[in-house]
Amino acid sequence: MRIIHGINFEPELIREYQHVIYQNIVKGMQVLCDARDKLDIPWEHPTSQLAANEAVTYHSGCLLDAEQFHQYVPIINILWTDGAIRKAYDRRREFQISDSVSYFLDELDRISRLDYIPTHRDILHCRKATKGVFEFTIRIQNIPFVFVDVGGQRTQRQKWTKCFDCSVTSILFLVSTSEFDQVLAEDRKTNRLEESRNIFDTIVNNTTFQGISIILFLNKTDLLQQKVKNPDTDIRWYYPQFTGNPHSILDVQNFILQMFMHVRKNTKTPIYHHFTNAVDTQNIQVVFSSVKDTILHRNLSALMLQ
Ligand SMILES: Nc1nc2c(ncn2[C@@H]2O[C@H](COP(=O)(O)OP(=O)(O)OP(=O)(O)O)[C@@H](O)[C@H]2O)c(=O)[nH]1
Ligand SMILES: [Mg+2]
Repeated sequence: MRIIHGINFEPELIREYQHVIYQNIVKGMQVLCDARDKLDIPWEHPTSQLAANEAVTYHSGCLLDAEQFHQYVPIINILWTDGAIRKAYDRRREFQISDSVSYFLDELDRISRLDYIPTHRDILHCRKATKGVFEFTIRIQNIPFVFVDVGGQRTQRQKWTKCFDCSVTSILFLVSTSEFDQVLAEDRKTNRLEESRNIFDTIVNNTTFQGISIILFLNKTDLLQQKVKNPDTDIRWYYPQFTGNPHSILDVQNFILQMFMHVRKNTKTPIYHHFTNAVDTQNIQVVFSSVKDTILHRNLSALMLQ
């Protein structure tokens, strides 16, 4: 067992993440090669096409062991240094690619070492979609609270209903705030933030959840910050009703917060909110400590009755 930042990771779990990271990298590069092609971006170095031909041989969805991954490393190095792939990456809102691809590609030298073991930070950056329903227990002041993680993709949502029983005390709802200019992978046309707001609407206004504390995480603050600074995008192109400064993170965050708050039909339903960066452990430590207080506080009376 290896303890990273107080979290215990079994060696098998670390190995599993290692394979997911290898997959994230090779798949990410394959997506970038495909996007470069479709966006008609000319190679900076025409010989990079040979490397791209190799990259597309990867069968998307396959996990890779270290040996298989190492065969791809030289071509990924060639491709990530070609300006055409960088240009495609800069246009990533136009296609579907994981947010963490550049993090892993920038770390390629370290990750491709033979003695590589994923760090806590690497694991946080992994893209591994939740398929199914996962439960884990966290003790808050020695009271065990069961956390249930469900997948957010459309195909996963029918599984949510079986988690909603009378023992639910809180709903933690995560929004990717940086996705205001992106469309869903599922239909390639619905705005991602709109989809998220519609789901939030059905949850907040569902009578089953009356009295349950709803905690809204306005996540991916770091990526939102980058976007707000970028002159190639502007929240007003997607939300013309935005009246603030489109290059002010505070204005954009507040606008998104109000968008979600306004769906609530009963204004007495409390919604707690936090602006978060899930890959920043310091931020999450502060947020989680506050969330723990909320959960405890809101459930104290019910717990006293037991
Ligand atoms: N930079 C950055 N990346 C993030 C943040 N939160 C999540 N990610 C990355 O976004 C990707 C998706 O994260 P997941 O945890 O798989 O998202 P999810 O909502 O559980 O997705 P599903 O399981 O499909 O519902 C991963 O690569 C994460 O590392 C964030 O605040 N900042
Ligand atoms: Mg998940």
